[in-house]
Amino acid sequence: MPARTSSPSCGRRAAMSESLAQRAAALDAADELAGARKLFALDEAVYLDGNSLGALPAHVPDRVADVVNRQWGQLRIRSWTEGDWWSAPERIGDRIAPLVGAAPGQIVVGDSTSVNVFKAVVGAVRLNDDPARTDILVDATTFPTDGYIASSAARMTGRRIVPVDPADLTSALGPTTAAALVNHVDYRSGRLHDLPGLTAAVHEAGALAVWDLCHSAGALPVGLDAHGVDLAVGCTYKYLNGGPGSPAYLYVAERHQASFDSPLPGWTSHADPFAMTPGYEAADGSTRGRVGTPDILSMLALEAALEVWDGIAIETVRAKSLALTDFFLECVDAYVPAGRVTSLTPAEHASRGSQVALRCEDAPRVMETLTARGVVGDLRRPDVLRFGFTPLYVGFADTERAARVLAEVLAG
Ligand SMILES: Cc1ncc(COP(=O)(O)O)c(C=O)c1O
Ligand SMILES: Nc1c(O)cccc1C(=O)C[C@H](N)C(=O)O
Repeated sequence: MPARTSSPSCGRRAAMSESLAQRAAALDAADELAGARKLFALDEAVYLDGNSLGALPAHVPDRVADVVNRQWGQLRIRSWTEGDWWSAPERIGDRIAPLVGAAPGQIVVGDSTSVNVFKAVVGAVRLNDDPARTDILVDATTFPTDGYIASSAARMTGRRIVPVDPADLTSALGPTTAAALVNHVDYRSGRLHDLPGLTAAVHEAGALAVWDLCHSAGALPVGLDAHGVDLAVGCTYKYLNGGPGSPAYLYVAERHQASFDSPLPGWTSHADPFAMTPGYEAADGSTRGRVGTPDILSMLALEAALEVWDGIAIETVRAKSLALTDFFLECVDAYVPAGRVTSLTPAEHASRGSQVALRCEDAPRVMETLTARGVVGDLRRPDVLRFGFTPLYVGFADTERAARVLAEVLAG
């Protein structure tokens, strides 16, 4: 965001506001995703926190009620087979697959992202089982859980963690690298990392690439298969709107599935779980990534939520996401008193996810006041205001209003 040296006068601000509001109206009128908003249960607030918890798709409560009342209440145990509960992890994985550029049969849904990071990192080290490959490179700016889990995985596999800024990853790779774990979009700054380029560099070094897609899935094209990603994980409660604590997913590329050796080989990943034999024999395909009994209520809420994606191309979502974040940055620049905020989010599209992070003095008070005034973002301590743009339900008028209210709060 270019730095302005002076604040606009009252009259100029009113004129700017009118013209940006007019632009917003025109952009909303031309928005081919505008109709998706009515699929969600939203109120008057501008909800810019879908990068933490996605909004509720309006049809989900009735679907969950059916799962509870009919499938559980009436069919009871029969639902595992007749209601296809048992195959939900793979079935829902296949529904997520096109959103992240994966062919069917490679994604399984279940557990938290943290647990899937563990499976993926240990799995990657075991797939690359060369004692000379002692290092697991971890995105130094990662969401903390990935770092904590990778450290434990390293201790358990006799490897060491090397924290690396994603910008320096290529030069840190070498013959001692076993695997690299990188966040596709940085949770704090909103920086999008170069998945195709970094994956290729990791492979060039003879290592495996593990990606955390929490902040990219459902917001932008990922291209897991096209870019040869080895393993990936992600949550479903942000841009996929699966609900609080909805299950995460694990992607193991088809070429690795036969050798993938899960560190959590629970009975539901067994080739014949109901044989209940003492010896473990891993199932084929994505099923190998399962652990225990699937959390059916959350899982089927997620499955219902994913219906909002029917007929929606992720490329269209990405185009709107960039237009929204561009417009927000423009409105912030026009309205906010000079010097009050600094954008941490890259200006160039190739490096931007679907959020804008603004560094701001007094950020806790500002976010509290913004939320009270109906603009909901979130705070990452100590001084970052985060605004997530979910193209399925955020519009341009919302975006203009958010920037205008932010400016009022900062001026007040
Ligand atoms: C990049 C990233 N990874 C992992 C997580 C946490 O995953 P979970 O709490 O589902 O284990 C989050 C957010 O909570 C995240 O932003
Ligand atoms: N998973 C969360 C939760 O259970 C409570 C509050 C927030 C979260 C989040 O998802 C945080 C989020 N990953 C972040 O980017 O900061």
